[in-house]
Amino acid sequence: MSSAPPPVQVSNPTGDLAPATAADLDERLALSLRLIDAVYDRDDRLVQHLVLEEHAECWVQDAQGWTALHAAAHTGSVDHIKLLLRKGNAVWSIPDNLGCTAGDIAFSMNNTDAYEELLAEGIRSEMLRAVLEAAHSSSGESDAASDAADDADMTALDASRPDVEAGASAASDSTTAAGAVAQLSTASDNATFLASRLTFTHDSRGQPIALDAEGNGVMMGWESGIMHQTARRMCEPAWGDRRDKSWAELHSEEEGDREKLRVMNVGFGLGIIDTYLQEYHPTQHLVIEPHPDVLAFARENGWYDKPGVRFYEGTWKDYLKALEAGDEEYVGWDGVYFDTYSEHYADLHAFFQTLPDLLSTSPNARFSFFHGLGATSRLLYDVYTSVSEMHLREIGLATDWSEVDVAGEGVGRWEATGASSAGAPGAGAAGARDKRTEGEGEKKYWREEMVGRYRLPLCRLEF
Ligand SMILES: C[S@@+](CC[C@H](N)C(=O)[O-])C[C@H]1O[C@@H](n2cnc3c(N)ncnc32)[C@H](O)[C@@H]1O
Repeated sequence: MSSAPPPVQVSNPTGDLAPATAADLDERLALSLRLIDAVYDRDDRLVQHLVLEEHAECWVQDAQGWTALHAAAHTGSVDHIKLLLRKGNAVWSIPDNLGCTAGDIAFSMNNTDAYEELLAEGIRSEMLRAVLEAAHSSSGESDAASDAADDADMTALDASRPDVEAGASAASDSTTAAGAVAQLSTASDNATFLASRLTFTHDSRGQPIALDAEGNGVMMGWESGIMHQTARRMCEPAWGDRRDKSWAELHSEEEGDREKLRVMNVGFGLGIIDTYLQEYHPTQHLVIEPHPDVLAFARENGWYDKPGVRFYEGTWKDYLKALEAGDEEYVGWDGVYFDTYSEHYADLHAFFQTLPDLLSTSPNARFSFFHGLGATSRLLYDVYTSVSEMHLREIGLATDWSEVDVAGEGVGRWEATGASSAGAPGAGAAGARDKRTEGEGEKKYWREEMVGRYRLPLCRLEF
């Protein structure tokens, strides 16, 4: 990288650069590019000078999207990483043109210490963000976790999602407080998604898929392996023997001493996890689902007629309000699963906080959620694995992780269906799914070369 790269990308994340003239701006950019080169060349003195005395902008990206932090991750210099983060204004989560954060570069170069430093920075800053968001929402609002989520700002995760980009054909406009017009996407704005139409179809391999109005995959058949494992981990061994019995048989046994099984699933999609949960013939099976097209799909496929199954037709936030108002009963669920779409990590975090009220006190009660958080980047996936585990621990839940080989089944890819394409990593929303079609050919959803295997969380209340 010693030859000076051509045009730079100016994407000041803080918005605080206000040069007086274009010449000033050119000079600042040249300084920043020199810094990237100096870091890459391991020129300690020049790096120190540019950061500490010239105050070079550490967030500026070169032609391949690299920042000085990417260069430091490549050389593996922990000292440079610390300097850029602590004394410069480096941002740990900026992706390059291939979607790689500095941490991903360090990981791919096997620079373990550099990776650990960037991971620690990511965890620290995302934990701090959550605290600030909570303080912000509690200063102006009275109420529950659900309200906290309503205000959530974009996280590093969201900022790195391809599907958060504006410009999709079906996106709608919204005017921000600053007067700028922001595009709302079905993949990143829950209200926009809920107001849009869905298509239920099959791809050319026969996999069932649900697509939103922008052509993003809301749910796809290849995720069956994850859903199967999740239902199994949630229900076994405590309820394993229920699989051999019918619902009616179990129901009559439950009038005696037999323990009941009550499960709640937030987000029906294609009903894949619900199908697996049904293998255990739950006594009660509540599905929380707001989208009218999904509800129609469930009705057409006989879900409303299954014994013990009930739909709450609204969002999980509506459901919590109904609980508080006394319109829904506190049941004590033995299994709770959360997998929504076009929400953000702050929403999932807000849902976590309701779990002590939702879960039963049975030692067998389990919670799980779809963990696609940051699944386009090794660093983001590691950061959000840790952050979600810490947030769960804060409210008294211990998490065990197991792995599911998504790519090994040969189903981690799906063909475009010809639906309109739009310009993600996904928790984008909390769902964190990068499931869009790309016109022609195939698009990998699970980038196993980046993040490895799917991590399946299984959480229980610690008493
Ligand atoms: C990824 S799909 C769930 C797939 C499901 N796990 C399965 O196995 O088929 C996401 C679902 O969450 C629903 N959803 C979106 N926003 C929601 C919200 N705020 N509350 C509850 N469900 C929501 C969507 O309509 C969609 O049906």
